[in-house]
Amino acid sequence: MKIIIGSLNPAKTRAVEEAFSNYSSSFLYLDVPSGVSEQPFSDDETIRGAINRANLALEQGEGNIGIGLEGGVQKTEHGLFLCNWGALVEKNQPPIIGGGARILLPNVIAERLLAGEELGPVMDDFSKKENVRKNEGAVGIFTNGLINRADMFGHVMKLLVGQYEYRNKQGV
Ligand SMILES: O=P(O)(O)OP(=O)(O)OP(=O)(O)OC[C@H]1O[C@@H](n2cnc3c(O)ncnc32)[C@H](O)[C@@H]1O
Ligand SMILES: [Mg+2]
Repeated sequence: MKIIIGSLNPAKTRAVEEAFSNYSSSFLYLDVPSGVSEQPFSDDETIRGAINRANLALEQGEGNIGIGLEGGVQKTEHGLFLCNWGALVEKNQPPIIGGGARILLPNVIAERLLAGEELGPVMDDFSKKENVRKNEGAVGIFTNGLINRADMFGHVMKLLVGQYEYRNKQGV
């Protein structure tokens, strides 16, 4: 089975490989555009980004399954939440969608995003580290390392692969 992943980010690719570890699969990573803003600002936009990545990956990589994982934020009356979404696509089937755990971003971070900055560089600046988005992620920093970005995407991937198995078992 050929699985095409629409990202080169190791926090995402690790999660995908682990989720398919029981399958005999080959993996191809393609840096496809998400078709949404660099910093998606709602669940809807983030989901759209995940689906776009999965569709483009499947198309360009000519595989059996395309995977898109996308990070964003969602405004609520409680503040700005981190949100993450994943999509798994097979040809001629509706996309399978799953969402990741969410935490509230501290005000100092939320204010910078609302002013137009992107979470990736803001997190590097805030934590005095490099490439937080490719490593523990904002979720890792703000949960004291208990849940890192690959763990969080790993959970999203289980939601996707589980639904994929259910659909193909049921034939629906
Ligand atoms: O290479 P790609 O796959 O694009 O990986 P990315 O890290 O840029 O991830 P996304 O495009 O899915 O994330 C959208 C934006 O949110 C940022 N972001 C999302 N989650 C993050 C996290 O946990 N830590 C740091 N930045 C994050 C990211 O840097 C982007 O600006
Ligand atoms: Mg990105």
